[in-house]
Amino acid sequence: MRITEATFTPLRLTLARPLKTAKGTYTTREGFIVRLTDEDGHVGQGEAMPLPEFGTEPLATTHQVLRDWLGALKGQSLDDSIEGIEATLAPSPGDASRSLGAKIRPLEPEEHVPAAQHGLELALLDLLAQRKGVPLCWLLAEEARPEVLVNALLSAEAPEELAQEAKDAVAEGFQTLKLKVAGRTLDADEARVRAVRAAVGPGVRLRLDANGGWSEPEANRALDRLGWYELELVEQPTPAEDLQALWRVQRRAPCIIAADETLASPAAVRALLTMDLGGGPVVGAVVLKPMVLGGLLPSMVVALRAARLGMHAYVTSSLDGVVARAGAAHLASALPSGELASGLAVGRLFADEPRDHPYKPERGLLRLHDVPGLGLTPELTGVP
Ligand SMILES: O=C(O)CCC(=O)c1ccccc1C(=O)O
Ligand SMILES: [Mg+2]
Repeated sequence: MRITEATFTPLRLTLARPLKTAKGTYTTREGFIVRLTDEDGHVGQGEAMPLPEFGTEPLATTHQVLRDWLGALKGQSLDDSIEGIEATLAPSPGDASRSLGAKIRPLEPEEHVPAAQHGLELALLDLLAQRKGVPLCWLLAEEARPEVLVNALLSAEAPEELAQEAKDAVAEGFQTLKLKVAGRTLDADEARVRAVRAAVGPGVRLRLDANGGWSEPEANRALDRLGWYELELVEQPTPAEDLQALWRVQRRAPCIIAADETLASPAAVRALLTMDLGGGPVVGAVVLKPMVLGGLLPSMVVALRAARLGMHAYVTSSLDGVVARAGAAHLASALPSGELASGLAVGRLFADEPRDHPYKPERGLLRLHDVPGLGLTPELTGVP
């Protein structure tokens, strides 16, 4: 494919109400939409929405890197293949397959710019899938599922409000609910978890996300008390860097422990996928955030290695816009297992979510349509 136009446009998202996590409160998100045009007039779209507290580069770096890469890419050709895309994005020299790609980046393998990489990779994948006339997920797996289970992320603070939000989500058809915990007293968290479980009854899957906000003893105490409320899993109970603590917490936990913030560092991802502390994998599941892992292809690699080690994997956005969530949905549909719901139902939390687009969950499911690429026109993204 020959890239005739390569542009990027700012994208700013506002949450309808602040989302409190153990590590801070989100009110707005800022990033860029990437658009690539090929010689046949197809337009591929990607999104770069950095989250520096999750290990991505800061927004100013995303801006600078996209400007350089897209400036270099314009007018160049790359092979119509996944290998062509990988070679274009590869930081390391000396790879024979590099000739398949376009030359866009100075060869500095230590440079860690996952959000910019995600934005460009997604635009190239969208373009490639459109050129081949297939949904993007078909490029990632032969047996991509047409539907992806998604969880509702509850954002209220007070137990009574949370209970109502949980009931509404279940009435809408969600069968998995997620609740932020930690950064409050355990009594307060127990009241919130109890209110949700009481509101929805048994059977509905309930997952918690501590965002690394508990020490190991606090996590054990919390799981001893909260395990009673029938938990599906708990994301990142303890700090990101301490894999041994995660391993120990998983060993005595009443549910799956999922590593999330841990995957923000490439060194920790390697350790998680290679370390043998005995008795199976470090944790029961990994959370794949494509924006943090540098794209759908690196995320797929982590998922396949995790599956081989006996770990579940599921996908979440990092509170991204429609384009990144669309890419993440295609990744989720291509994972080895679709058992655990993906965190891709956050559109309802944004004040400025585009009104109509094909990635709105219905009855707790995202349906992927048989259309080329992501199937998102520039108008549908809400960005001119
Ligand atoms: O999983 C979801 O439903 C939404 C994703 C989410 O919670 C999140 C969003 C932004 C940053 C971090 C996280 C997280 O999972 O920890
Ligand atoms: Mg999390």
